Amino acid sequence: MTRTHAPVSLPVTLTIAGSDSGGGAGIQADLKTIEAHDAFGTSAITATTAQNTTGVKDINVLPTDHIAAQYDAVVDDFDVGAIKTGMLATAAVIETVTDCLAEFDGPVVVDPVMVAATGDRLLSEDAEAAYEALFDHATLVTPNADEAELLTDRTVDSVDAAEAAGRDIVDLGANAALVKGGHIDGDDVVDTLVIDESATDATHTEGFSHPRIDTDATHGSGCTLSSAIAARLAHEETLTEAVAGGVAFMERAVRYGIDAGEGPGSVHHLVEMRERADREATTAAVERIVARLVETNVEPLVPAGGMNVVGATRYAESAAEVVGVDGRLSQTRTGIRHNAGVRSGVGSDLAHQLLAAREVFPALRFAATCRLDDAVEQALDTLDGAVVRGSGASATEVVATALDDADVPPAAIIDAGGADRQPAVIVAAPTAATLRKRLVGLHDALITE
Ligand SMILES: Cc1ncc(CO)c(N)n1
Repeated sequence: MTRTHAPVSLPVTLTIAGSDSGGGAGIQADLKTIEAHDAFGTSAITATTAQNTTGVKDINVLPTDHIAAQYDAVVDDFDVGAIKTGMLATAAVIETVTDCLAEFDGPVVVDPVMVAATGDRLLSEDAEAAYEALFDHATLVTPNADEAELLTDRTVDSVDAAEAAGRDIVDLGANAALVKGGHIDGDDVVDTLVIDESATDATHTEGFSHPRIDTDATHGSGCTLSSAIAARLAHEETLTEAVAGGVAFMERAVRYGIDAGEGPGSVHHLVEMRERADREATTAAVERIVARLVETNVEPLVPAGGMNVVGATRYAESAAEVVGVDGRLSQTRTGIRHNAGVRSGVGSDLAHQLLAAREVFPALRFAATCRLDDAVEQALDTLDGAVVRGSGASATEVVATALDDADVPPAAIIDAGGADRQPAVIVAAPTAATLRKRLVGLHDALITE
């Protein structure tokens, strides 16, 4: 018997870039990012680098005719929806790529890669000038502040200077420039998009601001951003949509970077897909905790308004990414019950409190609310972790104040209560098994008192 073949059609995205043997940047980053955007990734490799998280050890630039042959092989066969360029290594490669792109009429994102995050040069000295001709074919150029300085001969140390540099790059021939703010000081990173409005002979500027993530593990972030934007353009998003979506994608990839190698590590290109994949396992883990609480009949721990249990996926950033009991566990004559299931996005106070705790201790993934009375407060002494106290008008403020000067993830957070909040204690843990043990342990301590 044969089965009907069921192929899908995905927008094709081409990366013209170098290979990073360390996997975090270059074509390795590009292909992962493109595939994470539901596009089909193809590549023309300009150079191979012997590279890891500590630095670039060797660079082998491929012959320009072979680079052009890779390009032709891809565009002759596929309907390429968008192209991005990354490490181009030498002026000769930039010129080859410029010739190739002269024939292409889809969107082109040029990431003018010059220096790796480790500080090693990826573009030969004096090749910067060759970029000018390439910019004529660019829908968008995505320099960081250092690259913008070299391209425009300006000092780029403020948002205003970034905007001026963006205008210069548009004057050089690009349709738009996104001057990234990561290398400009400030608690927030502001990426500045300057778009040529040829109809009015003016430029339009938009800022994309996001909180700075406190890390130097940004290896691959520029490659990831430009590939995300290219894949989104291949999906026919507008430039502004593609930039906003790409910036948000990159921000999450940086926050949940991968701790690999001796150096600062890599960004996590597939983080959104892994977040989705984690929901099922997280739901099952919360269901197992709930089943155990029902079986143990932890009634002395259940608050008057019912008990809530939540679990965050490893990469949870919003209430949609936290699973919890839909409704609460409440006390009945025959034990504790819940009459709805466990699902993601319940958006309870506890879900928001867990997210607030994860801002400080991202390893915390599971939490439950318990009744706060003298007996429970005494039983907290038996917990295997720190007990902290918070106060504030809102549920999340309580968590933020409680964790203000904590240096380890606490086992419990005491909330003295507020205007419309009962006093409660939040028991938290990095794993479902630890939360279950802590809750059952508290219950055992209460009934054996
Ligand atoms: C191959 C390659 N391309 C780009 C970068 C920039 O991060 C890098 N480190 N390596």
